[in-house]
Amino acid sequence: MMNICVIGTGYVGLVSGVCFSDIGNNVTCVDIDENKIENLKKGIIPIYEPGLDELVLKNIEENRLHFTTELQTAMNDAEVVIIAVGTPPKETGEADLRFVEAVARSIGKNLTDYKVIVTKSTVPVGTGKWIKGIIAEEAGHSNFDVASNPEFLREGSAIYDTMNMERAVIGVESDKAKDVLSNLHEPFQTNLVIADIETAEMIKYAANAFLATKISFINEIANICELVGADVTKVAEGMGHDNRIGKAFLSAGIGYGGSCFPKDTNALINIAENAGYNLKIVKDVENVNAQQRYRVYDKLVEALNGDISGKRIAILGLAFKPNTDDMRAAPSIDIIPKLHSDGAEVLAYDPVAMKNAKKEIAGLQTVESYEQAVQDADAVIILTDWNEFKEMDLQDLKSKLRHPVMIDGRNMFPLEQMENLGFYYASIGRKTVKAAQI
Ligand SMILES: NC(=O)c1ccc[n+]([C@@H]2O[C@H](COP(=O)([O-])OP(=O)(O)OC[C@H]3O[C@@H](n4cnc5c(N)ncnc54)[C@H](O)[C@@H]3O)[C@@H](O)[C@H]2O)c1
Ligand SMILES: O=c1ccn([C@@H]2O[C@H](COP(=O)(O)OP(=O)(O)O[C@H]3O[C@H](CO)[C@@H](O)[C@H](O)[C@H]3O)[C@@H](O)[C@H]2O)c(=O)[nH]1
Repeated sequence: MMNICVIGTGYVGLVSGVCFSDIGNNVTCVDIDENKIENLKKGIIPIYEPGLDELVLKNIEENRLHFTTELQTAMNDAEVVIIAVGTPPKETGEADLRFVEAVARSIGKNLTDYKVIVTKSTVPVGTGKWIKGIIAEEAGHSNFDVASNPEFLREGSAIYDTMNMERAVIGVESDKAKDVLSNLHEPFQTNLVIADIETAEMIKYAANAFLATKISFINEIANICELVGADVTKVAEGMGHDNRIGKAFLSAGIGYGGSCFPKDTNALINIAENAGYNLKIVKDVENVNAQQRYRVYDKLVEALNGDISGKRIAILGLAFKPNTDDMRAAPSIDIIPKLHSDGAEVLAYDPVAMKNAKKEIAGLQTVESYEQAVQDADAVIILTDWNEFKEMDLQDLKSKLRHPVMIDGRNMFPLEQMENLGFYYASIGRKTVKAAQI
């Protein structure tokens, strides 16, 4: 078992830190945010991620997981130092490497003996080599290896994804680093993909761009389905049984949000541009996604006969996906202001993201339950496919609404059920049920 230092305690650093400790390693997590570290020491978690608080507490109690703001202390006995700080987008779409650079400089200043320094943050191709230079310059020696080990966890199922990782990508330039990182991943009994550093860095962007492409692809198919009277959920099912295509990531809806797909597709376009290549497919993936979220708005306006001014609209779901309070690039951030600017009154409910959403959406009004949100509403829009919404009593919900209008951006309910219940029900890539006249 190893001593590991993880720098950055966001979704990635905290989750991988706690998972590495849970399999028996001694892990010290470092962050510059003192408040965050003080809370983490007490087991208080800054984000909503199922199972994370229990696992952090367990590993603190079992003395395998430690938190500090002191990089020097954390690095002391560590064989592996993992960089997991943010790489947010710049105005231009390029990844901003300022946090990675600052960390590389600090590592260099504190590097006294051999360590493997691993980039887990999603970074442009070439970053590994670049930070190697920075670390060597600060350290005044080259007794270290750099490596790339990109992260593939999804928010909302981050612990599960890490504990059951389908592969670990290890980008290295020495056998020593390869052995250290292969040993670290051995308990996960996963597929190891060993590559050079540039290739490992590229795998991360290619994987995210491909998944984003699947989503925009099925959303375009959904848009055609609406025009020709086909049902995209059946189309996806029929496609997905083909193993070459696969079932996953073919859910049509209002498109992708989150901290990764929008940022990473953009960064990949920039990487290509800087290398002199025009990345055509990924540009279209972004364009389709940017427009897709407004389809629920168009459908609402159509349902309410062209005028939503003065209408009360219930919004169910604010987070970019279920099981998270992360609001980064959530479709709700674009949709709700559009409803506001048309003069609609919006009442929103999300099981966990309302606090964060208020920081992102000016004038957002929230309520404490979906029942309160739909009470006397002229229409309800579903933006996030939380289980809580899947389990709603639709008969009861209908009785609370002023008009039985539901616009479903996540295709949560069967058309037949909505027809039988007497709803006007518009979803994505399926026929609109018009069992109620408005
Ligand atoms: N969120 C995800 O689901 C996910 C999944 C895979 C990969 N990634 C990638 O992983 C990286 C981290 O993403 P995240 O969502 O965890 O970020 P985050 O913004 O949630 O967390 C980053 C943390 O780094 C800390 N930090 C910044 N500078 C520091 C420094 N000099 N020293 C110590 N700590 C410092 C910040 O205080 C913050 O706590 C990004 O490159 C992202 O693209 C994210
Ligand atoms: O069929 C689908 C699947 C997803 N989505 C949307 O796509 C977005 C992203 O979802 P998901 O991939 O589940 O969540 P993330 O936490 O953003 O995870 C992605 O981004 C991470 C950061 O790079 C990677 O580590 C993960 O492998 C990758 O799945 C969300 O808005 C979903 O609603 C769809 O619209 N249709």
